[in-house]
Amino acid sequence: MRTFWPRLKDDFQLSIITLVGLLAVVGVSPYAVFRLGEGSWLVGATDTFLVVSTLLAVVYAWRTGDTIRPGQFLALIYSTGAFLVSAKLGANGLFWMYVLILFNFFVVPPLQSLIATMSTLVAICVYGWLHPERVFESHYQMASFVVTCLLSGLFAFVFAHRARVQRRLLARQATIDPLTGIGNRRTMDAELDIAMADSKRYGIDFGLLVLDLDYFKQINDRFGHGIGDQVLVDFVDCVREVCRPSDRLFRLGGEEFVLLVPKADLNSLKAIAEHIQQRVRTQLLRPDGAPVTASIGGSLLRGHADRDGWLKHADECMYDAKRAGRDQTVIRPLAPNRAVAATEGPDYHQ
Ligand SMILES: Nc1nc2c(ncn2[C@@H]2O[C@H](COP(=O)(O)OP(=O)(O)OP(=O)(O)O)[C@@H](O)[C@H]2O)c(=O)[nH]1
Repeated sequence: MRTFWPRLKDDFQLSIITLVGLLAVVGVSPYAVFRLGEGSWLVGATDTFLVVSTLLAVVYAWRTGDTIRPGQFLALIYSTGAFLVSAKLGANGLFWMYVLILFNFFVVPPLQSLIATMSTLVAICVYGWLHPERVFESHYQMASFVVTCLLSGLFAFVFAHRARVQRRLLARQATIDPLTGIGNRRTMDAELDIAMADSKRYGIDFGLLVLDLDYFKQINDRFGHGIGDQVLVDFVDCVREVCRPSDRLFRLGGEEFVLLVPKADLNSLKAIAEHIQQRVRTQLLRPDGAPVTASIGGSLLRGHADRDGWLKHADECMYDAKRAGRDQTVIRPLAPNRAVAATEGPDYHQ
């Protein structure tokens, strides 16, 4: 229950599927009971099937976190339901088509929705054409139905497409650093939590490097903010060239970065840090030709109870590297002043 509201709030698709489940119970169940009561077995059974299937899709989405397949399933069964209801009830059932148009655009991507909606429209029209006066009372009514459905579908498509683009943009802005294109602090927090869970569950060792450019303020002050920005972008390129595809780089803020390294030990962390420093020192030059350097602090996940404690420890190591003269690496097991156990390895100062 503790995760119910946050999940509902954060996952748009899940909230829509849940709403559909609620509406199916509240809005379709009475119809099912009424139709079964008056002896309309096909429509009653269709409504009952819709309610039960919807509830199953809602449960599946909540249990697995997958909202794509339940969405497609719901679009399929509701489209079929709309066809059956129209075929059985005639003009009175056609109104459900407008609900279906909106519904489909909510639960599946715009193109899939367009296909599902248009297929249903074509199926109803073909059935209506082959069975005169069973669905449509006249050709004029059929033409009006087609035109109004097409217009509703078009508006829904444009709206759904725009909303989708905006949602993607918002999600990107919330997780990506706009200057360098790497994950921001929010993304890092989420990935560190996943790393901690993986470490517990699968026993994978994770290493963390905090990388901070040295005397970066001088670069800004002497050469301007634009050059400073370019140095940050080039620094990210340098680090990416050195690390493996499985390593994850984030911008913590300003000129401070974090590299998450799976399957790491003290030796491999030290090797990566030195490799990065060497690459930055030789490839990243200021406009006056002086090398740009970075101080690096590192820590292994071992023994850290929480994400912030792990990060703080690596950050403290980075400040020790600054104090040791900059362009240095300090990688240390958890307790700085504790006698280092043989399995943990020694402190490393480059
Ligand atoms: N160009 C640019 N500068 C930034 C950005 N974010 C933070 N800064 C600057 O980064 C500088 C950081 O300065 P300090 O914290 O004093 O660090 P430093 O000069 O690198 O000194 P040390 O870290 O002690 O070596 C400040 O001048 C900030 O204005 C950014 O996105 N672009």
